[in-house]
Amino acid sequence: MAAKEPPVIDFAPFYGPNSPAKENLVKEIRQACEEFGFFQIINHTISSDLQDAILHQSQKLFDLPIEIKESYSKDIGDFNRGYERLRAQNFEKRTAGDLKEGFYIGKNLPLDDPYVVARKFGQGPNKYPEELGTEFQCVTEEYHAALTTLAAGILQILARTLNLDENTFSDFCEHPVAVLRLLHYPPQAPDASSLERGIGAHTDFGAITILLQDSTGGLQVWNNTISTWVDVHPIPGAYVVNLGNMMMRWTNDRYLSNLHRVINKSGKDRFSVPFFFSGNPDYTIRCFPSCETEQGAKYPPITVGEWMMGRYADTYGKGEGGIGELRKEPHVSAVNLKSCGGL
Ligand SMILES: O=C(O)CCC(=O)C(=O)O
Ligand SMILES: [Fe+2]
Repeated sequence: MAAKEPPVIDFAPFYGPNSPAKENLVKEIRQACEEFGFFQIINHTISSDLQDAILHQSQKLFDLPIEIKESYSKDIGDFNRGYERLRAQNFEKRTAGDLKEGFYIGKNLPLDDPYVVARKFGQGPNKYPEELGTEFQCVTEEYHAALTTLAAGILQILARTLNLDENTFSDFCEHPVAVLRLLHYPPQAPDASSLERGIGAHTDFGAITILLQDSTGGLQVWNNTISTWVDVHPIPGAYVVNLGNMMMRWTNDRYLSNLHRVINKSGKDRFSVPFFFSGNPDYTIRCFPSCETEQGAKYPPITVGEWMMGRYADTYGKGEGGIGELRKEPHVSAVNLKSCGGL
């Protein structure tokens, strides 16, 4: 019998030597990947000070007047960096758009970086609102670096869940495309339509997403076993980890990249910070031989770059920018399902 909600998993054994506790961690994560594609981890090494600092910077950013935020719009310039206005996305296409605003931050690459010169996948310099002083840049850079390390660690464990060498993903983790998305969800109006969404149902299209959420609540994931939405309850300090579409390609759909959404009925502002880890643009994602069936692999090999560009093009109708993958799901079949990630 599957658990109703994604499990909360103690990540501490990852940092120690091989042990029964570490084997148990691998087992718990394997089960979560098969049942939900979602789990929460506690006892990782990201400090609560750094988590508080990123949420604090995010609040300060979204508190800025709209004209200032718009002056850092992600639509200005060649790179998918900066401010995305309220209701800019509309995953389910049933309302005026999702009730959230966001801000994209990647690794701050200078214009003469080889990847930037080759115009690969929208990577480039970040936008740092001068109204927030140097602290915004310092905190977001430190957080981005810390989460890049955590992502590599989670991928080591994921490799072990598939009985693969724990360094299986190390080439994938070199010079990765990895993007932070600061998100602010205003409270929905008490008389809002039942179709109002903070973010409509979608899947993420990278490898893994590592999400920090404040204590407000509102994130839900689809439980395939009992065909219903279940809450992903906020746990102080924890990270919600979810698998993106790339993981389904690697594992031939053995692992789920699951539907999720946010509905903010709390009456309060909600802040969250997803970190989308999509890996090295030149890396080729191909089904692991051990995951092939008699029919072979469902998905042909594809490079990270090609995959990402395709997904962004689906969403924004051009080769750079946002979001997009269709996947059928019975409960919301009328919904224009898409996927979400960072470039
Ligand atoms: O804010 C959240 O809890 C989820 C955000 C999300 O799913 C996304 O940005 O892809
Ligand atoms: Fe998402």
